[in-house]
Amino acid sequence: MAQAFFERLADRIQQTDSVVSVGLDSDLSRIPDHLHEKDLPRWAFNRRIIDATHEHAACYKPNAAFYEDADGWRALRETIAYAHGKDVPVLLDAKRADIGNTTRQYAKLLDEVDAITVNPYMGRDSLQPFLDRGDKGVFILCRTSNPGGEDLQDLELDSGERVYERVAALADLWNRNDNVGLVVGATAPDELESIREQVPDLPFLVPGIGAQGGDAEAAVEFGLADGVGLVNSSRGIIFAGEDNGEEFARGAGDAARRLKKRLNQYRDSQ
Ligand SMILES: O=C(O)c1cc(=O)[nH]c(=O)n1[C@@H]1O[C@H](COP(=O)(O)O)[C@@H](O)[C@H]1O
Repeated sequence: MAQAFFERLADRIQQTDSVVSVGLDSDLSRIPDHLHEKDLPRWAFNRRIIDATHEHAACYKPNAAFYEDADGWRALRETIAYAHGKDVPVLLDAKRADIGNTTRQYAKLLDEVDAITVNPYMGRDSLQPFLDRGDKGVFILCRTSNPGGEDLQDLELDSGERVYERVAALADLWNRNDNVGLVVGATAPDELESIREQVPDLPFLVPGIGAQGGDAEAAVEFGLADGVGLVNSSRGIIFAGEDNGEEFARGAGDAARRLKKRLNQYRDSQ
């Protein structure tokens, strides 16, 4: 079998000395004007972003929402191949899951990428086809970074557990192939800490720093399991360069490098 995802990720983190996930949320309306003349503007943009950031990227995380149209899928496919050509794993942020028969189709997305985000709301059978892909990473939404994350995820069950705690416990149980991680937002540092205590061995994907104002120190302190995990920034990296000309990529490269350095200060003090 191919090398397991979290082993590949550990290697990549070591090579780059970085836990930065660069989010490719390549919003067409924010891509510099001159790239709109290209056949696939999102691909042209991503190629330049990858060239500028790959040394600092533990992974790329394209969010499927920014690619779900005919040109978008083409741009995404080119982007994935290009990232792989630079030896960077790709985590597709798709937040999928459905009845088993449908998830079997969704799970084919994993033929193209190294890992995926999935939604646990429909329960185990809705995730099984993802979980069965032992060589691929499956990041289960646990405590999300958005303000409404508390609406359902913080509810207390009869057992006294919160819903997100039950999700973490189930994810641990479902981790038969050592391929499960959790998504826990940096905007909820207390929950980050308590979930880390609950499931010490699961790597987290921690979004919500940068544009959403989450806690980068807590993201590092609690996001990593044995040094492995990811801290994502999307807009804070890819749209960091104010310049609407070719300089935008340099701004993204600088932002990725700065974020890596900042996170590494917290890694070093662990
Ligand atoms: O699954 C995710 O990655 C995710 C989960 C979550 O709780 N919050 C969250 O922001 N995300 C994603 O992480 C990215 C955050 O983008 P920025 O706020 O621009 O850094 C977006 O692609 C979100 O969809």
